[in-house]
Amino acid sequence: MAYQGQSNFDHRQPRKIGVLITNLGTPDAPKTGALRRYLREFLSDPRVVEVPRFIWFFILNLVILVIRPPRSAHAYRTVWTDQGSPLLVHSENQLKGIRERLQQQYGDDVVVRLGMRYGNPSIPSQLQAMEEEGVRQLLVLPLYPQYSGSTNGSTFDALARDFMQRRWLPDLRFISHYPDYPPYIQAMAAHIRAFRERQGCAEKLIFSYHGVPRRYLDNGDPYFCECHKTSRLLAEALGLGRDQWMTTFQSRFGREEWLQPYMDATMKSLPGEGVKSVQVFCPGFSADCLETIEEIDVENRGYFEDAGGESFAYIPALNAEPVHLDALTRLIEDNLQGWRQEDNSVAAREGRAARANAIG
Ligand SMILES: C=CC1=C(C)c2cc3[nH]c(cc4nc(cc5[nH]c(cc1n2)c(C)c5CCC(=O)O)C(CCC(=O)O)=C4C)c(C)c3C=C
Ligand SMILES: [Fe+2]
Ligand SMILES: [Fe+2]
Repeated sequence: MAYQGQSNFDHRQPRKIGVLITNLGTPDAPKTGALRRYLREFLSDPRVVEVPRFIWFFILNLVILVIRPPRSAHAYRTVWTDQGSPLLVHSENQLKGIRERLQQQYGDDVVVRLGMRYGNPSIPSQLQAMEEEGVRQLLVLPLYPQYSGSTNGSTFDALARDFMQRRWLPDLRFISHYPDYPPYIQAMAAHIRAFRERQGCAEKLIFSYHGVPRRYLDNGDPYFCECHKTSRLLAEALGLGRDQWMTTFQSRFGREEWLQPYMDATMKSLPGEGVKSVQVFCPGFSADCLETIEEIDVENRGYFEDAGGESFAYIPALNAEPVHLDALTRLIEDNLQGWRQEDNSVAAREGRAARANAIG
């Protein structure tokens, strides 16, 4: 059959609102084989690597997927926890907290699930489960505050690809970004203030974001500007002067130019410019992951200290902090406006079933 559907659809089934939160995804295990599977899916995405397919096919299969999986597996082993990959563990805690908050508001009429763009739990598996649970109105929130085609755009591709095979599509809303959403900015400000009350301030607060190739910006990707907007609003909320903070970009991959200034180069040069203490926060990472725990707090700390820096502190991501979950829940509620809760009373459901029986 060309399009998937439920041939035994029960009209008495309660109709629900679905909320799908998504993030990037992570390997299933910190092992070479699992890394190869994960990186193959991730790096085959044309939104992520914008290089002609036939050229990339050879580079990916003959070079990247040979060299990188064992190295990345090693890096992942240093951050792996008893419960699994930090990104997945934090995401599951976020899911739990958001679900609790929304169910206080909407009761069982709302279904909240977590889907990962690459790896598991996959977005198609969660869409399938939601259809079976009776979701007819679906809100999708990718947990990437700043829009990039390589992340948020790619998440929409995964939804669209699934919907292309589905017979009965739900109402759909997609939160494409939230770089300046006041509750998000305020949540970060409160989180950083609390950290500084405990540990004091550094000479500079560094806002580090995952980079993308500079070419994507030149071709119209708004990510760079949205990162700067988030930083500016956050610095304002914290009452920082212009010389007390800066924005950098991390996680460069490959040889071409990426967004600048680079985090690693900045950590190597700041001590020489007289900045001996820094605190680093990553506003674009909703959850701590390899890129923050290892790349920032280990690798970049090393560059800073080796260059003569005296004090380096990493401020954890918002993760499942209550301020974060409150902000995300508000964002979701704002975007559910006007989606009435279905009348799921027994009478209404029996009525729908009776009308369906009259047809068939
Ligand atoms: C090759 C190009 C890449 C682009 C473009 C890119 C954009 C991008 N990524 C994130 C968020 C995350 N990336 C993470 C890991 C990661 N990213 C890349 C490559 C690109 N990312 C790779 C190869 C990896 C895997 C790790 C490695 O082998 O080094 C993660 C962490 C995942 C985890 O499991 O912990 C996140 C989160 C954003 C926001 C972004 C564009 C804006
Ligand atoms: Fe990445
Ligand atoms: Fe990295």
